[in-house]
Amino acid sequence: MPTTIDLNQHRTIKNGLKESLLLQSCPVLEVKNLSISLCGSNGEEDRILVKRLNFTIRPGEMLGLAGESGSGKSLTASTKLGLLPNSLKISEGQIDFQGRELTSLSEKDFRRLRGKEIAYLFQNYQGSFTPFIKIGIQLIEALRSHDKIRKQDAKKKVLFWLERVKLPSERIFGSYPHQLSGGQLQRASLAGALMFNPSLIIADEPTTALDVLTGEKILDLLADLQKELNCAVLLISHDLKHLLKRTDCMAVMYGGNVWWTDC
Ligand SMILES: Nc1ncnc2c1ncn2[C@@H]1O[C@H](COP(=O)(O)OP(=O)(O)OP(=O)(O)O)[C@@H](O)[C@H]1O
Repeated sequence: MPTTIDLNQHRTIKNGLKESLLLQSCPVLEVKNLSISLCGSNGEEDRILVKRLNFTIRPGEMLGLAGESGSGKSLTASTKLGLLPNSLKISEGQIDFQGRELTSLSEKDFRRLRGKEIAYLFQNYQGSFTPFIKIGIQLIEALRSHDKIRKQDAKKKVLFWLERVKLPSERIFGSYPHQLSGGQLQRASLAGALMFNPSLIIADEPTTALDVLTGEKILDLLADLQKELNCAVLLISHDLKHLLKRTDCMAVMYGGNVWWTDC
């Protein structure tokens, strides 16, 4: 089976006061009985890839989703962003995001949510930026595509957030993506996610492409800023140690099912 770490023992040392405060607040995200299927072609039956998933994330809470490769973690994340490919469908269940049902949302409504209310950080941080446009310009454009904000104000906000993720803001603002290290790019992606003050951040293996130390620093930064902003985070990783160190609750997936959870 997927782990040798004593998950239950780890969870007994959680801060009880924080748990009780979390339980009092309304969920940001509620996933209820969610199943995702591969649509059968040529008369074949649909194949279920993720089965009856349930979890809830409240403001200020970080939920870890772990599991071996192919267990269904990324598919679970894609549904929150309306990014399931056409060959796949939600065959059962419901996803409530701040009281709104996501499974029936139109692509136009998803576009409004994505990046702004639901931010995301991906493993492939290079894909977060267009290669031949400076980072600052891209972040300003991202801000102005969601909010009516003057260019000077957008620039101030971008510089502020680059500083908050511990980057030399002016230099990074004027740099092209290829002029930055992997860690710097992932920090700039984090700035781009947090500058919208999102209610939920989905971080899908955000450190896999980084060296161990840089990855640790990025996750610590994410955890610190998340607490400060009181936003919810769904952190996907196959590294249980990363998750156990930072998350408030956790689900471990195996073959499309939740195999263990303390949520
Ligand atoms: N577009 C698709 N068409 C058909 N099957 C798919 C598609 N996307 C994912 N799958 C299948 O769904 C299952 C879950 O995939 P998913 O990408 O969610 O796994 P994962 O847990 O995120 O893995 P990894 O850690 O390697 O990213 C796998 O069996 C995968 O082959």
